[in-house]
Amino acid sequence: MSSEEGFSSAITDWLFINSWWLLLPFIMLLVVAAFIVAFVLLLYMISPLISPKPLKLNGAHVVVTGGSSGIGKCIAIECYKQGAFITLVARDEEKLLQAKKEVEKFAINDKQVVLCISVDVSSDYSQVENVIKQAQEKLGPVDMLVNCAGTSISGKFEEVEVDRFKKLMEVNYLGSVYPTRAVITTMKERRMGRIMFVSSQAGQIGLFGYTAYSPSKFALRGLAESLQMEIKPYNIYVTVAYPPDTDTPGLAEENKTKPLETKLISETSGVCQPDQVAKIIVRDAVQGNFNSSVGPDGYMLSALTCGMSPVTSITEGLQQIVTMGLFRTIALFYLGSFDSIVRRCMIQREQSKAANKRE
Ligand SMILES: NC(=O)C1=CN([C@@H]2O[C@H](COP(=O)(O)OP(=O)(O)OC[C@H]3O[C@@H](n4cnc5c(N)ncnc54)[C@H](OP(=O)(O)O)[C@@H]3O)[C@@H](O)[C@H]2O)C=CC1
Ligand SMILES: CCCCCCCCCCCCCCCC(=O)[C@@H](N)CO
Repeated sequence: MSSEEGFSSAITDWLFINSWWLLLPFIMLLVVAAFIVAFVLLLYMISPLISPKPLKLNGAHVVVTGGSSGIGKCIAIECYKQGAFITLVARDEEKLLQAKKEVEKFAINDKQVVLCISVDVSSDYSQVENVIKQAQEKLGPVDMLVNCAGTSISGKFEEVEVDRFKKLMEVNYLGSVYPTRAVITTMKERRMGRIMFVSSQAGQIGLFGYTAYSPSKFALRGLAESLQMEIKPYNIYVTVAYPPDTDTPGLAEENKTKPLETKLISETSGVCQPDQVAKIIVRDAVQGNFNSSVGPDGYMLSALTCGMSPVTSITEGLQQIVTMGLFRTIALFYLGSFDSIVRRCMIQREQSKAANKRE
């Protein structure tokens, strides 16, 4: 045996006998990584079990409250384009007929029907129950209910008339409870269906000027979560949509009296077109996604505010886990900038008030 051979075998002996444990952290890291990969793969294998089967809109009966204007009308058009039968629900009959004509332009076959029903969804449950019954007699059981009727008021807390707080709760919250209550029994019997609630980004964060509006939109989330847990075994899926400012007659009306602060803060998320918003919402409802958001800010807000809401895909859950900390960090900067907008507006107002007094 040469002396060189003796030397190298001495090294290997030393490594194996004395220092193999130096590799231990790496081995453990490898095992942990392998476990994580195996776990994620397993999750993906079972994902078809937790993701609902998409709803076929062709031939389905879709009821859209608030379907005579803005986002609701665009949702109706989007469903009609995919072959659905539509019931439009709103109060003003003229607007309803006008919307019906617009929707009918997008027919894809000659069997499709658009039905109009005039009712106030927020005032009397038995009336709402009645009109839903009528609609079901004409177009068959409801496959998808879109709760989009709603309205908004913005203003400083002490400047909003006290009865407006009640009004918004009635229209935006109870106006979604009643139609849902009227369709749920049949959906459970048929073991299928979709229920959609149109909330708002202002239903995920409370903002200056929305003390009356935001709570009515937050309420929908509580309703949706509770209801989803009850009806999932019946194969009924709930979607909550959180659109940003969207270019509709409703927004134009709201803008007439919107405080400067609210305008500046909302600009963060920009203004969307109602047909884009409708496309996204309908896609999510068809897939049975619990959450439906629009744009990058909407995506971040939804991941950030997911709380204990149900997940409908593995990817969604993993994304929430991974991004939560990062998005909270970004959110703190946004909150800081909102606070400074509010402070700047206050100072400016006080200065101009003082200047006015001097004159
Ligand atoms: N536009 C936006 O920036 C955003 C809107 N949203 C929400 O989306 C929904 C639609 O908004 P948008 O399209 O802007 O609104 P619009 O004002 O353009 O349309 C509202 C619709 O709801 C109907 N409606 C209102 N009150 C009642 C009621 N009591 N009973 C029955 N129908 C009613 C209206 O018809 P009629 O008056 O004839 O009854 C109309 O068809 C609302 O819930 C809103 O809060 C969410 C985020 C952003
Ligand atoms: C990671 C964190 C990201 C945070 C982004 C925050 C963006 C806030 C913008 C809020 C816009 C509110 C729009 C309300 C629209 C509405 O419902 C009314 N127009 C109805 O008429």
